[in-house]
Amino acid sequence: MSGSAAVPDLSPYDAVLLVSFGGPEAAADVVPFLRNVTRGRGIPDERLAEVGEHYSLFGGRSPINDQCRALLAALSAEFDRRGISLPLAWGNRNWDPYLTDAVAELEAAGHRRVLAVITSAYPSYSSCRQYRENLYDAAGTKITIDRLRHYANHPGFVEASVDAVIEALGRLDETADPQLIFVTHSIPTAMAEASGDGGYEEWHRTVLAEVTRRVEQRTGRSFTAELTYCSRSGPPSQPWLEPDINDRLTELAGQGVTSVVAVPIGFISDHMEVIYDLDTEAAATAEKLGLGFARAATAGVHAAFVAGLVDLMVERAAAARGEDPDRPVAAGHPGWYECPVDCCRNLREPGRPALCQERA
Ligand SMILES: CC1=C(CCC(=O)O)c2cc3nc(cc4[nH]c(cc5[nH]c(cc1n2)c(C)c5CCC(=O)O)c(CCC(=O)O)c4C)C(CCC(=O)O)=C3C
Ligand SMILES: [Fe+2]
Repeated sequence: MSGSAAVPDLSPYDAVLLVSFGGPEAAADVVPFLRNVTRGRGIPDERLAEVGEHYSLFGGRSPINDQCRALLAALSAEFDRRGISLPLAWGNRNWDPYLTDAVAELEAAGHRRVLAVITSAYPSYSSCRQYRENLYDAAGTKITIDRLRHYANHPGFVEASVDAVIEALGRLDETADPQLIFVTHSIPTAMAEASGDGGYEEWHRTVLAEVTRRVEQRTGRSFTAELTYCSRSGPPSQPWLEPDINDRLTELAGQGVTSVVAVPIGFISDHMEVIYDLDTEAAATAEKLGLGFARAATAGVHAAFVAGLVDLMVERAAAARGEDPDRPVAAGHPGWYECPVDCCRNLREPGRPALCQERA
């Protein structure tokens, strides 16, 4: 085809690996999945029983694996569109298909330089290093694995979030004056303080501010926006990031706020935290309070997000070849391809090895 753009160069990589959390797909998977997730993490039994109930409400099937399948299909279509022919593989940390199996298959097929796309967009132990530790465990000695930089502030993710907020606003009463309640996963405050690359909270606040600014620009309206948290776990004695979205909705209703848009910028797809903690629990809180409530979509397979991930792959490959590619951000700074050794520290097992970091 004359005039078509050159095929983007993803060398030195010979495969792309989608790396995700994993989730149960049947009632019988729920307990073994929860055991995988919480092994050695000191989660109280009552909390585990409660989370098991969340899965039961949905027949024991988390949507997360299907969302990974949909993202893989969308990435594959975007590869076809750009003429990229690298294989796309998929492995999870906590459920089948497991990362260890996915990497073993790539190795058996002769792949040696793999680019990981982690389904988590921010720094922190849980959202960055823990994935990199599991990549280390899976990789063995033959395969080298790199990953994309943290991408929550990439234009693709931000644009998808802006569209989602605008769509959600359209579902609320036109006369309402909604507040934007951004939501992410709570983590222990000690984990938040140890998170690198500018920090877990700071990254969320940067994305929140930019999404709000763009929504205001596109709608010509102005909005009050704030950050809240969901999915707290761990023992009550351990401080986690607050406020919880439900507590905050209660306070806001008391102050006369009449409607909110909940914007789950902490997650890239509508997995259990979103469909239970927000669509079920927070929606029920809002209903009880008489608050109008619309939950904005996650990035999912939004075209700008999918194209943005492929742009990030092309950028990462250029950097791996020693070039100095543009590193676009919608706001904030571009983040790291390789984390410093002590970034997003593992506070339980400080010496545990991880990939995608600078050499000590
Ligand atoms: C920051 C963060 C993300 C976002 C980044 C990312 O996406 O990775 C995330 C995602 C997810 N978390 C998930 C599930 C769970 N997380 C748990 C427990 C925990 N999460 C934590 C943090 C995070 N988690 C933390 C600090 C704990 C405490 C225990 C520990 O220190 O490890 C537990 C145990 C029970 C409970 O305590 O809730 C479950 C079942 C699923 C799958 C959902 C599905 O099945 O659809 C997903 C995508
Ligand atoms: Fe979690």
